[in-house]
Amino acid sequence: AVLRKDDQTCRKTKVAILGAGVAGITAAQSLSNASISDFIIIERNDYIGGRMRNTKFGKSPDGTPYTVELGANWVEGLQSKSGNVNPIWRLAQKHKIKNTYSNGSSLVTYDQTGKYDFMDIIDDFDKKWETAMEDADAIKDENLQDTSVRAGLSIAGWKPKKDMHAQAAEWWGWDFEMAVMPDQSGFLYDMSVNKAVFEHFSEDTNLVTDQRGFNALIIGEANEFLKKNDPRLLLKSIVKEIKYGPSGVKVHLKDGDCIEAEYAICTFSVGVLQNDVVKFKPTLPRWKREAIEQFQMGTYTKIFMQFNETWWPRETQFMLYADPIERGYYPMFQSLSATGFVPESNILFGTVTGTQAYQVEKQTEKEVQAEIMEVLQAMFPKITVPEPTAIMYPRWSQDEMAFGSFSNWPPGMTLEKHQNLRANVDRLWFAGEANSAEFFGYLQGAWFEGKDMGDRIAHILNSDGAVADGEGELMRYDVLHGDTFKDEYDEDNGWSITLDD
Ligand SMILES: Cc1cc2nc3c(=O)[nH]c(=O)nc-3n(C[C@H](O)[C@H](O)[C@H](O)COP(=O)(O)OP(=O)(O)OC[C@H]3O[C@@H](n4cnc5c(N)ncnc54)[C@H](O)[C@@H]3O)c2cc1C
Repeated sequence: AVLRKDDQTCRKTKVAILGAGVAGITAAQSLSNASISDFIIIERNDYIGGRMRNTKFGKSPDGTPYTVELGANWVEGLQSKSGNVNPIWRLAQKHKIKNTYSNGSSLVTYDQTGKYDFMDIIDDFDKKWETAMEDADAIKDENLQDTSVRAGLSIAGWKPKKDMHAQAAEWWGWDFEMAVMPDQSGFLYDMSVNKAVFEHFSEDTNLVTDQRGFNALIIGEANEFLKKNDPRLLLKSIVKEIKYGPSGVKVHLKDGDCIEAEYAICTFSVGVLQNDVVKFKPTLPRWKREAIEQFQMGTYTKIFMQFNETWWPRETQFMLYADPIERGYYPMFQSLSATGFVPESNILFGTVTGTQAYQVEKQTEKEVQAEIMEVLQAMFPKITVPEPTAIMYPRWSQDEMAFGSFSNWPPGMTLEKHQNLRANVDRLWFAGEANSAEFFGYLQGAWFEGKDMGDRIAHILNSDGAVADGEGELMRYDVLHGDTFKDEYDEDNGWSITLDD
């Protein structure tokens, strides 16, 4: 390894883009569109796409493996009648990404006794959800105090209690989309991201089964401004330290190299920022760290299994299982063999989230397979369920590239505090899905934030010093106050002992 000296000569560039996921590539594209070609993209993986990540799995009839998506799999929200188009949907069409309408009504419910119809409970959840949505709107419109999704749903009349069918219905209605429980989700903003995705665009979600991989769309975009073996794209390069200040940013890599830039855009996930794997010099200011530490990463794990035959109901897209004891215990199985997906693939994939995802990450594939076999056998008591010929799943919460799957808005986080997640610190800027107040957790969130930060920096650079100091920079809040004033800590408010010195 090369010895690092502080006065070492670094490769110089105008903008260092940290990460080659959707946000990083979109930011670079914005710079490129604004005629700024002097940038360097630094990425730890050996591919473009970040959490748009796929792998080879199983065998097709001709012996070649299939491509399956470990990360993002759906285009969520396509386009509205009024003309709002999800940029990811636009790119999916432009790059001819193979996708199929994901039909949430193609759902069959099961419990430990086999097929068991609890659609009435799911309908009840959906009804209460509508009420909760109106309540969340009122919180925003009337500036009322926010709460958790758990409390919001309860007020709307949804109380699953210990009914395991209701718990499964709730998992399907909430956790399957958000990867965390309603208890951990902030009411106003988590309801509003659902509205943004499924109302601003459309309620459709399409599952991608393109054998080039879903990330073919972002690789396709990158190829429009990067040449083959472009020296501005550094793959397999791990950022270890980021030194920032009012006049520039110096990025140190694990292999000893360094890059000196006028500006940097860090697109690392909140999970990466929380896990202290990248050192910031100086330490990030308190207002920034508070926002980073409060936002949260969920974990969403898909478990792929291939069988010798499609022994399950081939045309059913979703199979929801209510475990009698544990909420979220192997609750969802999806058929890839259904028409329009990957017919004849004989691939079934399960999904677990939250604590169940952490559980499978700790276990071996063999242990997980044994547990799943028990569940599937309970769901299909009339047949002998065969063992899969292959099983595979990623371990997102441990993966140093992300430390989790996607972000979620926790209770108690305000819009101002979230803005602090977005705000630049001197010449160090931030982008990535979590920074989107409207679309956090989604590909379009990463796209919008990457584009916005790229555009802002391009504007500053292209104005040749003509912009006023601070112009184009992001709003931030050095101090955020609570909503109870000091003189309200009194007996009238039930506070009679003095805890101050
Ligand atoms: C399992 C799963 C399922 C999902 N499902 C969907 C879905 O169906 N639809 C949807 O819209 N969204 C989905 N998402 C979310 C979507 O994938 C993300 O919102 C989006 O890909 C994030 O893009 P990004 O550019 O913000 O971050 P990333 O893609 O994480 O990009 C950041 C990049 O930085 C790199 N990096 C990190 N640390 C370092 C370092 N120290 N040095 C150098 N490089 C580093 C990473 O390798 C990564 O490539 C899913 C995500 C997961 C994981």
